[in-house]
This record gives sequence, C-alpha cells and structure tokens, in this order.
Amino acid sequence: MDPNHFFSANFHDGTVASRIESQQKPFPSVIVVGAGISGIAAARNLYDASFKVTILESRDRLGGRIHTDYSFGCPVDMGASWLHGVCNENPLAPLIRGLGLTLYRTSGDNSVLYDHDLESYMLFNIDGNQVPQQMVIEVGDIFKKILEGTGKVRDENPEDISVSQAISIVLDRHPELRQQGLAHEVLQWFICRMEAWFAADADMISLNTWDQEHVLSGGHGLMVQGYDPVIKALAKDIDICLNNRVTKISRGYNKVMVTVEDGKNFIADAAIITVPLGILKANLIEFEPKLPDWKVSAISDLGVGNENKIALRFDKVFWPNVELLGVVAPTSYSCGYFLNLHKATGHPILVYMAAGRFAYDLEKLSDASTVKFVMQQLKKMFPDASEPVQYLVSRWGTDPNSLGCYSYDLVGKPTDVYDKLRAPLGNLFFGGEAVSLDNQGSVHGAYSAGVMAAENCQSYLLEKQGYAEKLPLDSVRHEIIESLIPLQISRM
Ligand SMILES: Cc1cc2nc3c(=O)[nH]c(=O)nc-3n(C[C@H](O)[C@H](O)[C@H](O)COP(=O)(O)OP(=O)(O)OC[C@H]3O[C@@H](n4cnc5c(N)ncnc54)[C@H](O)[C@@H]3O)c2cc1C
Repeated sequence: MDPNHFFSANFHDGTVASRIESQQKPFPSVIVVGAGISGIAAARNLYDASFKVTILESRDRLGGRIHTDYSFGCPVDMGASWLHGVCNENPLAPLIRGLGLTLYRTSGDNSVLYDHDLESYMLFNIDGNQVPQQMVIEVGDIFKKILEGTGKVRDENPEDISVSQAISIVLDRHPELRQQGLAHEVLQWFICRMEAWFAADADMISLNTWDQEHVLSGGHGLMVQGYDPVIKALAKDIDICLNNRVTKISRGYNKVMVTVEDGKNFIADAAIITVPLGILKANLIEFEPKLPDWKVSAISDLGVGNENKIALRFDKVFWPNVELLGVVAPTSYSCGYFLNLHKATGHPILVYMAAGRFAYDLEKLSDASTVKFVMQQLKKMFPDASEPVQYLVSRWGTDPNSLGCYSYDLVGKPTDVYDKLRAPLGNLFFGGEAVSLDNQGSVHGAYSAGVMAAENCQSYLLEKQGYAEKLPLDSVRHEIIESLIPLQISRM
C-alpha cells in the first residue's frame, strides 16, 4: 500500500471542504513557520483538509532536528534516531508501517535507562580494562535503589530540587549505597546515561518531574533506514519555502503577516509557529503585538538541553558485536558511550554521543579536534583502532536554527507551563516538541503537537467562516493503514 495515496487524497465529497467550495468562499490560508516534523505534520493536516498552506523554513533542508545524513553512503541520523514507543499507540506507527521502515529495538518495556536496556553492551575504564558484567548489573541495581530513595526525598520536600541534590541526600542517608573505585565510575556512567535522556546535567533536572513522562509501551527502536523517509512522505506536495528565516510575526484581527530575513512579507488567515524553544528563548523572532508576559514566562520556565553526535565510519569493524560501548570515569561528565550502528544496520559505523555541558564544551572544538578526542576514547578501549575514513560532527547547541537539542523540565517548573506554552494567541498557534501534551523532546511528541496545533487552527478558522465541523482526516487515515500493515521490528 502506498501511504502517499492517503496523503494526496483531498476530500471533496460532501464534507467541509466541498461545502466551502460550493459556497465559493476562499479556502482559509495558513503559514507554518518551521519545516521540522511538527511543522510538516501541521501543514500535512491542513493541506489534506484543503487549506492553503505554506511552510517557511530557515534552513536549506527539511526535517530540523531530524537530519538523516547520507554522505557515508548509508543513512545516519545526526539528530533523532529512535522511535520512543514501538507500539500501535505511537502516532507515527501508521506512517512507519506504511512506508515499510524497519525498527531495531534496543530496549524492551520499562527500560530504566530509557533508550537502551543494556542487554548488549560492554563497558571499559579509562585504562582500557573491561568492567566485569556482574559489577555493571550490581551497580545498576544500586542505581535503581538510589533513584527509589530520591522518590522518598521528593515525597518529603514540597520544594522541587535537582536530581543530583536528591542523589546526594540519599547517599548521605544510606552510605552503604556509596560506591568506591571502579564501582563508583560505573555509577557515574549510569548517571551519564540518565543525563543523556534529558540532554542536561543532573544538577539541572527536576526531581519532581524526571520520571513523570507518559512513556509509550513497546520500548525504543532505532530507525534503521533513518527518519528522513518519514519527513519526505509527510512533506509530499506541500508548498515549502526553504532558506526563508522568519524574523517577525505581526498579528491583526483577521490576518497574520510573517516577515522573512530579506524583508519579504507573507500574509495568511493564521500562522502556526513550530520553531525550537531555543529560538523563542533567544528572541530571534519579533512579535507584533509583543507576546504577553505569561507566554514569555512559559518560554523561559522550560529548559533546553544539548546533545551531540559524532559519527565515525571505518573501513572495517574492529569492535565487538554489541550495541553499546561505554567508557566509565570518576565523573558523569567524563563518561561516554558509542552506539554501534553495525549491529543495527550492518554498516561499519560508531556514533559517539555527548550530552549536557559536555556537549556544549565539545562544540567549542573544531571538527578535527572533536574527532581526535573521540578517537582517544575509542583507543582506550581498542588500542589498535584504525582511523575513521569519514566523520560527521553535530553542533545542535550553537546551530542558529535549533539552539539546543530538546526541551526538559527545569527545577521548580510551574505546573501550567505547557498549557501556557501551547495556548494560541488569536490566529497564532504554537506547535513544536516543547508544546507536546505528553512527550516533549521526542519526534512523536513533536508530530502530535503539530497535528494538534493544525486541528486547533482549522477549528478556529472554520468557526470564523461559519462552519462548526471539521474533517477527522488523521484518524480515518491511521485506522485504514493500521489495520493493514504490521510494524517491522528486528534485534539482530
Ligand atoms: C541529537 C538529538 C537526538 C535526538 N534523539 C531523539 C530520538 O532518538 N528520538 C526522538 O523521538 N527524538 C529525539 N530527538 C528530539 C527530536 O529530534 C525533536 O523533538 C523533534 O525532531 C523536534 O521537531 P520540531 O518540529 O518540534 O522542531 P525542529 O525539528 O527543530 O523544527 C523546527 C524548524 O524550524 C526551523 N526554524 C528555526 N528558526 C526559524 C526561523 N526563524 N524561521 C523559519 N524557520 C525556523 C528550523 O530550521 C527547523 O527546521 C533528538 C534531538 C536531537 C537534537
């Protein structure tokens, strides 16, 4: 089945679209700012409902924080690479199934360490000695106990504190949980993995909310062919203007005017803004009238983390056939790990991942120096490691189109921050991962946020034109695809 068939199908069959047509009213027009998955999902939804929709995108490519690079001769995701929640409830499942894309599952349900359950891994210390698996299992159990202890700390304290403060309190209360020597380094590695999930250091992560996310079932699956096919399928036939950096959004009662860098103006009945939270925080877009104080507070009350990937392609595989290779160290900042793409995709590629302050520090180095540093880590594990034949280095933290990798809850975050962030302002609607209802910081969360913004925008505009109903296109489409095609999952 060609899922594009569904996307290109317009519904001129007695529904709202045909009624607008029959009354010879113009179809409402919408400008979407940002061609990441959220903006494209919003535009898709509006396009399928016969709205006039244009996406303005600052980069010269689609996808935003989804960036599948093909320069190695195979797909390598330098932004998002996992589908979090390999299950039918995942809003992206119908599309992934329809496109026949394969998922390589790296964890089952209930993975404490999120995107990887450590079924297939090897850890080494900085002298290159492998950490005994038994020690990793034992320290993993201790880490779970420490996290359970932080739950008690949370129950006792009305004030939110950071996860690292809570860990210190637990270790003071239970000195038997403190680790020494190599075991301490392994504990730091577990903390490093937790920090990677939030893309922020433990002293920045909110104790109140770190485990409150509604994680979908089915574990986490790597997109073996990359995320790019999803973006391409969703973007089919949509009017997208690349290299158009929006600098100003002016709202009137009936129209929105969006100004881009070269001074050109685009006018529509409504706009949906899906730029990353980092861009809003940096005030890179001027709003006329100014955003209300409550919206500005919501923007500043959430955090934006950083994660970078350094992908290395080798001429041959010299490392063991495990999914994850980790380096333990005395602090979580100095720990590191490589994802072995060879296991999932068959290509001789390792991807080093760095998060939080460390990810920002790496961005200060040149690409060559970054790769030199990463190779030093690798050579600690494998002294005979060959030099990479190609490499890629991401810089999400300083990229002026992202200014960070994804949002997370700061310590003391107000409870209504997400409601305020996503609340529309008249004919201006807000999408993007940070406004997702349940799954901020994820691709499926960003997708749903885009669809939600589009649905709200549709309702608003149709109501203004005197139509109460709108088309339930997405659910219809998904039901049809869901019943026909299973998800393709592997763990080699
Ligand atoms: C390194 C990394 C790893 C990740 N790993 C995962 C993962 O494994 N699984 C997962 O689910 N999620 C992951 N994520 C998060 C996921 O990528 C994001 O949540 C999601 O892609 C965000 O989509 P979006 O559409 O909200 O934002 P974006 O994709 O950032 O789209 C916003 C668009 O707005 C554009 N823009 C910015 N400023 C302007 C402007 N002034 N004018 C016009 N356009 C502008 C940007 O160029 C961009 O294209 C990862 C992210 C990163 C960076």
